[in-house]
Amino acid sequence: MSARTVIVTDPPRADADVARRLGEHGTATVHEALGRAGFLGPAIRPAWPGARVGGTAVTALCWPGDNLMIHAAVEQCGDGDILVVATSSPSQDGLFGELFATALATRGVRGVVLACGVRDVAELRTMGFPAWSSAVSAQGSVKETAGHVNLPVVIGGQLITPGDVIVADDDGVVCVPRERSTEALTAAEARAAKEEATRAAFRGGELGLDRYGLRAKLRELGVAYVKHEDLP
Ligand SMILES: O=C([O-])CC(=O)C(=O)O
Ligand SMILES: [Mg+2]
Repeated sequence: MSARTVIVTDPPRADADVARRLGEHGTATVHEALGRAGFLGPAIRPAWPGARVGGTAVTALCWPGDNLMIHAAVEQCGDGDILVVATSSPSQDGLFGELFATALATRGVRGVVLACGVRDVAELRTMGFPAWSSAVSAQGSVKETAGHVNLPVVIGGQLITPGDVIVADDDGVVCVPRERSTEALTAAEARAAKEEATRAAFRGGELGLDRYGLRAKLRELGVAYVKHEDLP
């Protein structure tokens, strides 16, 4: 007897505009704004460089080498969403490619994040459809095994609940819990303003050692300045 599997329809989603604006701030800023949380880890990489998106998560749990539940998830995806695919055990097979991307783009979906492989990378780049994955692989899939759509999944140790905000760019992928998305946006805006002031100061020649009061820290740590000629 097979285990009971479910497709959850229409979960509550974070505000679409908040998700989009978090996306504009990018992963490093949003990760810091969350208190250095939510990063899916360096193993999830963009299929092509330069994309930056923010959207609301629709999740799918697939079996390795089987993309049946991605087909089921596409129907649950809409404008402003990002499809997030996990597998029930580690897999690098290319579960997703340009045909899926075409279907998702038609529905207004902003991108895909896969804890497995992606393929058709050249076509994805030409289409401008953003994709992040743990592998690039031509290995094809079957459509045989039931999984879940829109239940929480874990990728890189991060819990992703449907409706959370996903932010992704060249630095990787960050998940912002739906309940924290407004607070995260406020913190990201504050951080961006602070970094703008720091950028201006650095352009003016100020040093981080002075701006951040780090000379005292070096002293506290016992770090001494020694002239090269005085080195033993
Ligand atoms: O069809 C598949 O199995 C995945 C793929 O290559 C596509 O979406 O284009
Ligand atoms: Mg294909």
